[in-house]
Amino acid sequence: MSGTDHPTLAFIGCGRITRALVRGLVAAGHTAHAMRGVSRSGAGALALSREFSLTAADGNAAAVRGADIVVLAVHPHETREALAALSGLLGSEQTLLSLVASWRTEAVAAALPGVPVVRAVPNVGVAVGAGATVLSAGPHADAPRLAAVERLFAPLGETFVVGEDLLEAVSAVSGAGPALVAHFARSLAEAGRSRGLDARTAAVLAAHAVRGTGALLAQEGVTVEAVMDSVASPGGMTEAALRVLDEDEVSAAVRRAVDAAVQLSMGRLARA
Ligand SMILES: NC(=O)C1=CN([C@@H]2O[C@H](COP(=O)(O)OP(=O)(O)OC[C@H]3O[C@@H](n4cnc5c(N)ncnc54)[C@H](O)[C@@H]3O)[C@@H](O)[C@H]2O)C=CC1
Ligand SMILES: O=C(O)[C@@H]1CCC=N1
Repeated sequence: MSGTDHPTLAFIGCGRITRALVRGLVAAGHTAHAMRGVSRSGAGALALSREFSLTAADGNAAAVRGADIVVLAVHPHETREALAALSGLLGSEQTLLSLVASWRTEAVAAALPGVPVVRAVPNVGVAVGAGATVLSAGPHADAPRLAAVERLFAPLGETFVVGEDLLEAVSAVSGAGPALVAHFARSLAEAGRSRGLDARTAAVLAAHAVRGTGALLAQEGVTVEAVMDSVASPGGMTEAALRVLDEDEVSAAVRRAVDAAVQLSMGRLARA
């Protein structure tokens, strides 16, 4: 543990989700010097060391030595090679925290005998303390290990624990969710532009619509229906707009989008 009782962290893979995590963790008071990172070419780790003072480690051994939690954040197709390179470097006192989509914990654990494995699906909201992180305990990960990982993510938003079978759906709805919502925000802004708003005003108004809706929905007991009802004056503009979304089956399109993501993940699911 580092001086502040925060775990010492090693990131294997320094791309998008690692950057979001490191940003959130630094804002939550983690000291950058208790975080090390390695990336394939070194460029990702170097970029994070410049932005957040994370230590760009000279290889896996230097990164994981003394780390409490080793975060695996590489692509599914890069995972076999990354795990092979970690072989023999980790001990049972450490936790391997896998963020890798489509890799079951047993498959990860099979490559690292005796090392406790926890799988997490965070989303990029963790960068600003508004993430959702869904966890599942894998082989050798007892309740205290899982609790330690929950404590890591707790300041970065909400945490949930589910059975691993649900993590492909979680990855599509929550992991990919911010991109789906951003897609809608872009459509809203483009529609505003087509009605005469300048690009910046349209983008800012769409962003605030998303932000305000998120803040309202985050309040206890507030439902999606209640938010929609609070906006839609009877016989008014909102009802006219929502009718078009229903006629154009936007909900069905979103369901197909989530199905496509889940199917892709199931198709490449790595099991032990
Ligand atoms: N981006 C997101 O919002 C989320 C991503 N994930 C998962 O996290 C993983 C990483 O995703 P991203 O950060 O988006 O990808 P990315 O492409 O941005 O980053 C991947 C990083 O891994 C590095 N890398 C590849 N092989 C390596 C190796 N053998 N040793 C060390 N570093 C290596 C690359 O250099 C790169 O820095 C994926 O499995 C993804 O499914 C999960 C939830 C959300
Ligand atoms: O796009 C992806 O495959 C990853 C998993 C969920 C979010 N990003």
